[in-house]
Amino acid sequence: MQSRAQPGASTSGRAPHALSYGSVNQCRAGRCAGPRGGAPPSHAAAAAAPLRGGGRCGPARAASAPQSTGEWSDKLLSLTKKQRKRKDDSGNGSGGNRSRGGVQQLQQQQRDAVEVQITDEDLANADLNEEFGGDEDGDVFGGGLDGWGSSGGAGGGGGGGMVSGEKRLPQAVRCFDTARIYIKSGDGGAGCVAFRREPFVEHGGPNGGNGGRGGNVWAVADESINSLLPFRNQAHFRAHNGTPGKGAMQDGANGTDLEVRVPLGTIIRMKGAEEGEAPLAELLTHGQKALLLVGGRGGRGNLSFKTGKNTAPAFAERGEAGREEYVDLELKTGLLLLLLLLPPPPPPPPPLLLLLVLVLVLLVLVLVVADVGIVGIPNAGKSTLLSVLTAARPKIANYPFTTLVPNLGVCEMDFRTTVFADVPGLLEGAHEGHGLGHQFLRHVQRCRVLVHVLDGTSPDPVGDYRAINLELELFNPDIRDKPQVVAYNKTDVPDSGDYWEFVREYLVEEEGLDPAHVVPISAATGRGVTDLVRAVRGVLDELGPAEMEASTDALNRTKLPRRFDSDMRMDRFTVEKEPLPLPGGEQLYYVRGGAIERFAQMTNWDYYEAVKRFQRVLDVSGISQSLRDAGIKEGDSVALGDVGEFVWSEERGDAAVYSAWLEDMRSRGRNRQGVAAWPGAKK
Ligand SMILES: Nc1nc2c(ncn2[C@@H]2O[C@H](COP(=O)(O)OP(=O)(O)OP(=O)(O)O)[C@@H](O)[C@H]2O)c(=O)[nH]1
Ligand SMILES: [Mg+2]
Repeated sequence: MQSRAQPGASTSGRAPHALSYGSVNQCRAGRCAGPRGGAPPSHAAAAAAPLRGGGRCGPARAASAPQSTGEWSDKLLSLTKKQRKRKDDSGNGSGGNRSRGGVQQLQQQQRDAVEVQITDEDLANADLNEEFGGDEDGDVFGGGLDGWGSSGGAGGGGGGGMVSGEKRLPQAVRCFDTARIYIKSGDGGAGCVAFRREPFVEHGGPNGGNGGRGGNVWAVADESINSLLPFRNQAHFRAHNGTPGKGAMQDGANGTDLEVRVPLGTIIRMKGAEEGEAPLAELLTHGQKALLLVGGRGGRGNLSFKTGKNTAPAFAERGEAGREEYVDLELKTGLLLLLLLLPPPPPPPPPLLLLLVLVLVLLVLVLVVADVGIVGIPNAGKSTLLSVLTAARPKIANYPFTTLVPNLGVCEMDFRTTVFADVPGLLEGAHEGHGLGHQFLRHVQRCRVLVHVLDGTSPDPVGDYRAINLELELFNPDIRDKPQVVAYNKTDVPDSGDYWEFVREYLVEEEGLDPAHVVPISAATGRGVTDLVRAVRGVLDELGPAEMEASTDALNRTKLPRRFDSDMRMDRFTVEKEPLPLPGGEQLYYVRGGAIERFAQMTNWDYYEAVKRFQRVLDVSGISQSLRDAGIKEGDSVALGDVGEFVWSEERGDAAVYSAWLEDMRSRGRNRQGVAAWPGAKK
């Protein structure tokens, strides 16, 4: 690096205003006249300045009165007491003395306004949300399906991401045919600033390597997953970050991609997607993949910036931050049934109605995801069988109609999972509404295979079999066509032997069943149950993967986007002026644009040359001119997307920028990097 003269002489004695580089910090310090003394405002900062969320003089800012409470009234009611508390906490920051940038000040104004407008009703709502464990945003709910014992086989409790359209519903209603998860792609690794050092090599030149790319996030359809229940236990997914580059031209390693495994038939949408907006993905076949988030680019090392003019660049980029999103997962069938079954929206729901909704939702959820439906006459031992196959604990008793609502259980055998649903017993005339089972027959339609449980101690097992099948057929011929595996139950009771051979012969010869699909079992002792599951799995395997047709025009991206995306051009930006002035009288301007925001985020403000580069890009891209056209004045703030903000100044000289950069580094407690001496000084 070249040695350079110190700038002291040229800048000493000049007012801080002459500084050509500044930051939010410096600007705020000037205004606050706080710990830094009563220096005049130093927000004569240049266009390029470290983009951070805030500076150092929060109290002074926070004390300023809101400009207009009425302006924000539309946003007020959504803020509960809890929200205010958290936002206040984060606003104060861990340092306890952070000031806010212009955007944050405006947000503070909203909060101040809320302070006076919050009503008892709002507080009561807030309490209600807390009581049900709802997140403030109503997004991710934790907890298990309390009070729904039958789900025991399908996974444990725990915090996870179940979505409920109605955030005030108790946890028990929160579904597992929908889930909201958080995904984040990996950050890119930072580029490295390094120079080749070797004995007898005087000017080794730059050799800092690039950072590695962050991992992408994919969704992958997996036939071994039956429901979105696993997302109760894990709702946050983060891909690996790329590693930083190193000296000697060593590039960092790319972050490993992350695969989120979902059941077949899952539709994935961005949280808050508009009605009619194409989903990100609709995965129908085993192994189908869709790209959800792209990992951040690795930052370039200083070797990449070597040019004929600047043969020893002393700066590097930071890695591009990975993207983070909440996405909604939805199982196709679930939605359909919810629409069918949910009652019309009631007026203010009394507890009874809420309970009814709850039960109906549970019924839907129980069956939409089942592979196998267990049917049979009342008291045949269906629930007993489910309790043996799975970890579900349905009510079992020696009287008909013990089971009033369907039970669900997940059976894991031979490393495969199968979801069984135990439906209330069917009666003759069920299709006309006799008994209970008819209410659930429609759900049996969703099952791919039926296990028909016969009571071996019944006086007429064959008659039972025919009666139930007739009911199924009368309800819907399609159900009758579903493959059946017959479980001849209660074989531990000696009486059951009387009919076994006869029943078997009838089923095989008259009904044409495969002998392997007629299995004698004893649910009470567990005998024959493994054979039954194998038979069921065999049928499922024969059927092959469930064939589903695409119902949406999902994007299903599988290719990584081109690096030079036309939407990511520097000259694609918008400039907008905030109508409300900041408390100090300055104006706030918003600049938005994918490329410029990414550029700002990747700029490493610790390097003077990087700051200069940022300034150049503002000018070359036309952003500076657009801001001038919009009427920007010295000292006004510019917010760059969500990346941060800086204070505007027309001062562009090296001396001003360098001094302001030094000041900023000092205020952040950072050591100077890259340029230890006055830029431009000759060796
Ligand atoms: N001996 C014997 N008893 C059984 C067997 N399986 C079930 N039972 C008994 O049969 C009775 C009914 O069992 P459940 O599992 O409740 O029958 P279900 O078909 O679910 O009955 P509903 O829910 O009323 O339709 C209970 O008393 C069980 O203990 C078995 O394999 N052997
Ligand atoms: Mg039962």
